Amino acid sequence: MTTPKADRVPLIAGNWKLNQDHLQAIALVQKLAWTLQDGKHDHAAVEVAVFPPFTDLRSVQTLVSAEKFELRFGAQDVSQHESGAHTGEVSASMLAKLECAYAIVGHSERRQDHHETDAVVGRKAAAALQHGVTPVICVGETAEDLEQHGASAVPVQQLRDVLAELPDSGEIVVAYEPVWAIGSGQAATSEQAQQVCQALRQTIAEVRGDEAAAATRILYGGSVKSGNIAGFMREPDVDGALVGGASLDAAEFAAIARYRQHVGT
Ligand SMILES: O=C[C@H](O)COP(=O)(O)O
Repeated sequence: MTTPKADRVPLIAGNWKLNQDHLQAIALVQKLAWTLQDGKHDHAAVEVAVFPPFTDLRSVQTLVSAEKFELRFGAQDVSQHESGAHTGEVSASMLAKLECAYAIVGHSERRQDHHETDAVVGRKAAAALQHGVTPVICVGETAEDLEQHGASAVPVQQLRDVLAELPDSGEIVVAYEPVWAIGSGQAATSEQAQQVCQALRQTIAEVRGDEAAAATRILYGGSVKSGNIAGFMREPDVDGALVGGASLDAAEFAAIARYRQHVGT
């Protein structure tokens, strides 16, 4: 099923991963906001968000609010728990208090490093939703999965299992990130991304209904750069990008966000 993308505001999201202390974060956000401003970035047409480490969030919030930057931000993870004896965890209500619009859940690096299952990822997404923080639900296949099952099977099943933990309504964002494309310089082709994003949208339609599927933004992530973003954004089911390495360079990330200007899409 392919639904018109005109009503979905594209989202260009920068996941900084384990990079940038809070002082570096201030400098990077300032540079990004000024670069977007100089390039007359239309924030209503393309939303831009950054995902700094937890320790930077308060600084980023203060800066964005003081300077009235049209930049949104979120966390790279969120606890499935509300409060209590969970050392090292950060709750959704804490993120909501810091005006985080988003929380990434289920990034493949967390699935791998912290053995997060789809059920855990789903509970994290549910906790975020409960506090008005939009979860960015990451799914994606490894190179072995791709070889054994093709591109769509694993991400579709991951999404199905995560959605099973969620209430029927509430905004979500889905990010399709083939693990083999992350940080490898080997992005998926735009056709591959479209094929999987379309299957993910179909899954959302089956679980949450057609209206929700048509409204949900689905991002592609994995070696996105200013040179390849336009191809992805031309696809009918790709509504933006989750960018890792290239989001640490303000000029490059701004160029990704301004994909419309340099290619006229
Ligand atoms: O969350 C972002 C992705 O893991 C993509 O990272 P990358 O752009 O460095 O390949």
